[in-house]
Amino acid sequence: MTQHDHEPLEPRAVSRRRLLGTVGAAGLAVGATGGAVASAAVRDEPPTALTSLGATRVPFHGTHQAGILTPQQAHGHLAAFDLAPGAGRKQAAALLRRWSATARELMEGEAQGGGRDTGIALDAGPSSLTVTFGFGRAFFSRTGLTDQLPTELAPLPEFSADALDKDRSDGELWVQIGANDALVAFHALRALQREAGETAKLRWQMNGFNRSPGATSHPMTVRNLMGQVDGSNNPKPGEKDFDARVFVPASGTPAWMAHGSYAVVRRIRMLLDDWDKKSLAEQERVIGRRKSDGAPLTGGSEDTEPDLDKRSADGSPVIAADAHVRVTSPDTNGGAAMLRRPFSYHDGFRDDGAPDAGLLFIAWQADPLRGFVPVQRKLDRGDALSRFTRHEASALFAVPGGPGKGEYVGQRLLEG
Ligand SMILES: C=CC1=C(C)c2cc3[nH]c(cc4nc(cc5[nH]c(cc1n2)c(C)c5CCC(=O)O)C(CCC(=O)O)=C4C)c(C)c3C=C
Ligand SMILES: [Fe+2]
Repeated sequence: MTQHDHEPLEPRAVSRRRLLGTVGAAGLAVGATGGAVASAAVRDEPPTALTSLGATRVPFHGTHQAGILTPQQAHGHLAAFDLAPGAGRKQAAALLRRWSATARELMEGEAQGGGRDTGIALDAGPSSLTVTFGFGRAFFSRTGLTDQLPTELAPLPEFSADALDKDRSDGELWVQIGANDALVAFHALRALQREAGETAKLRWQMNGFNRSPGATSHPMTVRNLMGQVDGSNNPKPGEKDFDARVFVPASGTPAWMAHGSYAVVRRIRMLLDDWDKKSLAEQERVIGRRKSDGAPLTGGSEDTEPDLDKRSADGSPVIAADAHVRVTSPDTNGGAAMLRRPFSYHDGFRDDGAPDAGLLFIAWQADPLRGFVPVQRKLDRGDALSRFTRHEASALFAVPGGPGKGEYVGQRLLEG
């Protein structure tokens, strides 16, 4: 099963307000979805975009926040904010209330309320928009809530290979936006940034992308900028330990984190000029999987478990001792596992001509000390892939469970 199967989404007709901008006068005589189809026929365009990609809606309310189990979207924005001088718990609560109301509206495919909509996404459906909110460690001292600070939010250890830019790391409040339309994604980012107003100031912001749905003949695990199929052996919903690995249990502490998760965010630049010089065989040896289809070098298909014990005729392991899948496997890390849900990024070219590109690595887990940290400790000692990557920014956020109807994200923390 690929990550595309994780969570059923809700394709549905877009609102009449959205439709007005899309179909013009020709489409107004028919219903919403039919109008899109009719208009597309008039313009001789394939009638697929608005009915499937554009119309797909992800619920804002739920047990978990959207954007964790949601299939990876084509466009992403990550933004971290710090509370402005003088802003405290009350102002933070008001901001989270505003942000949640806006996130719900935009995820529904509605305009931002209060006449504040910028019109950037006027013609589009919700396009699988998700907005996910989290809290960084410094938020708790800023708001006098240190008694609610989760132990899981302890600072990540320093890793020897880290070359972190402090200005693009950490942050008190975190927003993850994903959508299958670039304008819908930017619309949400701009709306939330404007609503931060005088309460919170942007600390850092990063833009990412993945493959667009429909670009391949069938749903596939996404590829990263090294060309690898990335995400194959993610824990999958329905597996025995999935919830325990990814989400804080209902009875977990602190109580406001019930059904929540911890997100480790790392900006990892890829040394693509070095990588692209390697032969296919060398590249596959680095990971331990085939580049073409993601199957382990020990055989089978993408879904086959790598056989870490298998040896070649000369006695050497088929999956090398320093291959990325061996070093990161839960089997070699005391069961440590995380749900990886990254975006690729490309921020132009550096002075030496190399792409400033890589992975906005986002790992979701119930406890980073049983997920990211032990695995990164091992990678830091040097797996084959680390020679081609540089960790340039890092952050850890507590992401509370999903809001109930009428609730805003973080209400149980801020008003508990
Ligand atoms: C600390 C955790 C990890 C970091 C950092 C990381 C960086 C990183 N990974 C890839 C590409 C691939 N990773 C793959 C598997 C994989 N990676 C991690 C953890 C980290 N990766 C885990 C836990 C696993 C799964 C291991 C397993 O159970 O077999 C793969 C193989 C396919 C897959 O399962 O996803 C690829 C490809 C890059 C490019 C990268 C940094 C830029
Ligand atoms: Fe990896």
